[in-house]
Amino acid sequence: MPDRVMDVSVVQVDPEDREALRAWSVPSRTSFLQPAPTPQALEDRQHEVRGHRLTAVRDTVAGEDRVVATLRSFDSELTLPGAGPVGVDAISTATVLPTHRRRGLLSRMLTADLDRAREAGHAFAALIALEAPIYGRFGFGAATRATSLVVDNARLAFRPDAPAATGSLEFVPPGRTDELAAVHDAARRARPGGLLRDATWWEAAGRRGEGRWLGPRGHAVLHRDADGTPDGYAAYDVTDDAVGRVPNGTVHLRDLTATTPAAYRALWEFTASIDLVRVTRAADRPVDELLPHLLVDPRAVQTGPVDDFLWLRVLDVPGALAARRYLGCGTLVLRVEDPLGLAGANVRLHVAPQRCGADGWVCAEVTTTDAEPDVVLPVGELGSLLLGGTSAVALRRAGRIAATPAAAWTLETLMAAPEQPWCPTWF
Ligand SMILES: CC(=O)SCCNC(=O)CCNC(=O)[C@H](O)C(C)(C)COP(=O)(O)OP(=O)(O)OC[C@H]1O[C@@H](n2cnc3c(N)ncnc32)[C@H](O)[C@@H]1OP(=O)(O)O
Repeated sequence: MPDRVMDVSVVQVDPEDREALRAWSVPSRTSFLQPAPTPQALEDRQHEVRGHRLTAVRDTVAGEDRVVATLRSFDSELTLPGAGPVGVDAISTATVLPTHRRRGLLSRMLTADLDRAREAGHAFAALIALEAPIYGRFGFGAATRATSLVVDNARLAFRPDAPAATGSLEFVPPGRTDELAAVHDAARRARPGGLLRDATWWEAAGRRGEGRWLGPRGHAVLHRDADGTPDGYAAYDVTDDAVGRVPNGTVHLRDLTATTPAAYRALWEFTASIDLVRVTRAADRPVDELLPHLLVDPRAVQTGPVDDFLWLRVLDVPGALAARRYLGCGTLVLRVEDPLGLAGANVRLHVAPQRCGADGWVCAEVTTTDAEPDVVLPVGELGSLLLGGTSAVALRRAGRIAATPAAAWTLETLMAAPEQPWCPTWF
């Protein structure tokens, strides 16, 4: 590490201080290949990061004191299998100016934030990785995956045994997001990987604009059940690449969330039946999407690519294992190794059938132990396994965890959950 980097100062920026926020935003936008912020973009950003922790690294460049690296984090909530949401340290906007890269600035900011989160009692930190090779070395593992769908609207016909579309649909004016937020909140609590969207998130979502949740021509549509209770919504933008006078519109589905199969069907049916539109494109969808199973012609939906989305970092191994619930039963000693020395532990994970709750989910007994491990795994691999979206058998075969085939299979069955973890929330 060059000496000059040792001279930098690491400071916290007050998001309410507009000038300090501008100085913080310039290098982060440069690193993300975006232009300098306009006054409007800065004002929007100030709303989005209200209450967040903003770290800045300052260096003297050409005689001036400048921000050269940034990191943002905030307290959020993550849903675990079979259990309610738990606190999570959400990390974002990790950027270092190209002139200052590969000198350890990210490592310095990130490890300080993880230390702070662990001291604050968080069992997890989470982030969305812009590039996959960066965060494994810091103990993060890919925990949720997401995919894209392309729907040929003309071929979207529902099977006769698909849930009937009852209820009603209505456009929601931009900015009126309270009922959408309530639907999302119910849905994210019910599925592993779900992340809290707070009032700040929804306030930003209520504004139209390029790259926003509601694109420039975007709309949000709310579904109500037969009693008038909101149970689903879709947010989408549209483009039209008409060929001569032949309409050739595309719906870009930004978000579709439903708490009932009927609402889910109605919303897909709606977006696929908008006049002048030929194709529906949806991003950040779950890898076990229900839609193809409901169709007469499942090939009306093309899926892929599949990429990692949410990365998890376990900061307290016994706490993290005890926070979720299990559907299988079994006993394993796990040795979790942590390259950063934050959370390494030798624990006995014991899930007994008699501890079954009424809904089938079981609490685990987690104790530290000196016993020989059945499975040795890096903390990042534990992060990948904990939401049930990664196969322990595959990790063993890839040489990433050390276990007998039987122990890997026991771990896989313990970690499995009925639905694939899914997080459609950017932060
Ligand atoms: C959560 C998020 O915010 S995701 C967004 C991440 N930001 C971006 O992608 C913006 C563009 N990139 C950047 O700003 C910077 O290159 C960063 C933030 C990715 C890395 O910052 P740096 O200060 O250069 O990282 P740092 O010097 O601490 O590197 C730590 C280690 O990660 C490795 N590393 C850093 N970036 C990358 C990368 N893009 N790909 C692979 N390895 C990487 C380094 O080689 C180093 O490895 P080592 O410990 O074996 O020597």
